[in-house]
Amino acid sequence: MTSHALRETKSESTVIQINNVGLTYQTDKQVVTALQNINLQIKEGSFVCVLGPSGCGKTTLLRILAGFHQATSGEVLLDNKPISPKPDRHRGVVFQQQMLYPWLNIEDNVGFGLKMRKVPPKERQEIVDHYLEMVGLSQFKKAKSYELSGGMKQRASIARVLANDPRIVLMDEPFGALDAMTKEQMQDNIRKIWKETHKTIFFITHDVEEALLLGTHIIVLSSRPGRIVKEIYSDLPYKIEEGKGRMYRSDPDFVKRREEIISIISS
Ligand SMILES: Nc1ncnc2c1ncn2[C@@H]1O[C@H](COP(=O)(O)OP(=O)(O)OP(=O)(O)O)[C@@H](O)[C@H]1O
Repeated sequence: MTSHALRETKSESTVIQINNVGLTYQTDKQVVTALQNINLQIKEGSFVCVLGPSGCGKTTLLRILAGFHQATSGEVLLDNKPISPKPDRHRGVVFQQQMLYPWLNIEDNVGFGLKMRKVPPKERQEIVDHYLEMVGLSQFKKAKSYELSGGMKQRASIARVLANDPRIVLMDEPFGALDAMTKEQMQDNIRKIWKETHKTIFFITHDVEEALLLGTHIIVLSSRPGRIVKEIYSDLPYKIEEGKGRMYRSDPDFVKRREEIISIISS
């Protein structure tokens, strides 16, 4: 197996720029500083994976990018402009538990955002069919979400987000609730989709191996308050052939990198 040299990702443009971002939650009972001094550049087409101990602020950071939370300090720029304080289609979110509408079939779920934006029916159908094919659900387009497995529901959620053509896809532990085999298939699937669409993905995970198999830019946060303690650039995801992710888990470089990250997270 070829060893994978880690290198700086050479990408031209920055999609998201995070400058000195902090967030403090204030409840009746306590004040919790979840994030402190986060500085980050997310390059166009990169696959960013965020790791860190439980409660370190990973979801909080994603929610700021999505427009669900406002940073209490600093600024976030999308394409060099301050991000909208409200969620919009330019930042598509895939959650751990999929949020499909149970009363709509899969193609109507995938086409929902397009319909809201009044995309004409013919164009809408073409876009929906394209993304259903990409996630391998063409045969299930008339099914309701309760007729699909967990992995299929996640694929439908991914297709729905992609149909809106976002600038960035935000994924909060999207495979965390899946069994090991399905999770591995989904990792192969999302890597393939990322390569085909060239989308920028911001992906939160607890799983160090998952981050190494998917991430071109891996970010490790410290325990609360979350600060960036390590950034790693990798070209491994470009090299992994479809369905071959598993082979890399025992590669000496991979194991070394995994142990380094685990020791940072647990220190
Ligand atoms: N709405 C809220 N109000 C008050 N505190 C909150 C709120 N949401 C999160 N927190 C606190 O902020 C900190 C960061 O939470 P966050 O969910 O972002 O962490 P995380 O890294 O995603 O955690 P996990 O890996 O366990 O999902 C935690 O201590 C959490 O208890």
